[in-house]
Amino acid sequence: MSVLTLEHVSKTIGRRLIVDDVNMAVEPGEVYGFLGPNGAGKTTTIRMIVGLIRPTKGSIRVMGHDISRDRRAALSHVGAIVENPETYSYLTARQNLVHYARLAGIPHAKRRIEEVVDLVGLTGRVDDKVKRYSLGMRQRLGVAQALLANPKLLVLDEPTNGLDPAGIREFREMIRNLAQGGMSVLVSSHLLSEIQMMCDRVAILKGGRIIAQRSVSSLVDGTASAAMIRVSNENAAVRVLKDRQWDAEVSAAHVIRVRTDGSAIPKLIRDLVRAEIDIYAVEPARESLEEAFLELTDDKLASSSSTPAGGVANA
Ligand SMILES: Nc1ncnc2c1ncn2[C@@H]1O[C@H](COP(=O)(O)OP(=O)(O)OP(=O)(O)O)[C@@H](O)[C@H]1O
Repeated sequence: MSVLTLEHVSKTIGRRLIVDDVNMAVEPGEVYGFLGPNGAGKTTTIRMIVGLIRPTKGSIRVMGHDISRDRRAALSHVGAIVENPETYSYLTARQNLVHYARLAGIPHAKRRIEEVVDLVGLTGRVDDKVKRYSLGMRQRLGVAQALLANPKLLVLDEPTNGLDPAGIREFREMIRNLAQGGMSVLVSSHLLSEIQMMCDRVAILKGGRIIAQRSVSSLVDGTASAAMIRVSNENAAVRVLKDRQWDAEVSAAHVIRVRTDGSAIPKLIRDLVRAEIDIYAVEPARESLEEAFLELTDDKLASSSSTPAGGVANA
């Protein structure tokens, strides 16, 4: 059974359709990413999933419980940080967690607090006052709080916003560890490189619709590829190739990038050798998720990649 299922979910606010026929499922132990330009509808969809607002149409189920009909059972499986987590900075992390556990009526709170602190990697710092915490540690404390009730699904809206690279790396490792322990995680982010490294699958939203829903690896592999070629003279190489109708550009000193699929590489090399350009190395350039994302959200390509069935293109 999927941990989270959205079927034909739409949300109209006022007269505006903000989320348009979204279909998706998150499986056990999966880290699922939500990507999209500003205003795509990510936060609105997440707010429906965590029960802050109701869908206008369609159904959302968590562990099989419909969130509209069986709200309490559905939300008992969801832990979330949607708005900035409230913490009392003059208290220690442990005191904060004791407070939340009491509010949430968590049984065996003492033991559970030890467990969640360990899961988010704050053991050893749990008795420090939160005001001494870095932003990354505060975020992890927020996750610890969301984990207290032992949810099956953790929902995080833009969790790495504002974190420095070390904080982002630690956060990513924590999420991967949680998923390895069987937790499903739904995470939204603008940081495409982050989603690429953190998620197993990704849904790309645009204008309230999912325009692609794929494994991160297939999204990357499924796009046009390129070759990176190390040459003696990059400007001359690009000139020669452009004359022969190749899509080539200088990428760095002595490196050019040529858009091509692998089968044309022998011809590409022959063209360079004939023009007496020395070649030192040829490597495939795997496109980053960022490039794939930009291609998919480009208006022309976006309309051609959506399908009539809710615009969901499954891998
Ligand atoms: N309560 C509301 N009333 C009117 N419009 C709203 C409301 N909530 C969201 N919107 C609009 O719906 C669209 C989607 O907003 P949403 O916050 O879901 O997008 P997002 O993908 O999370 O964007 P961002 O990355 O900028 O947070 C936006 O154009 C926003 O202005």
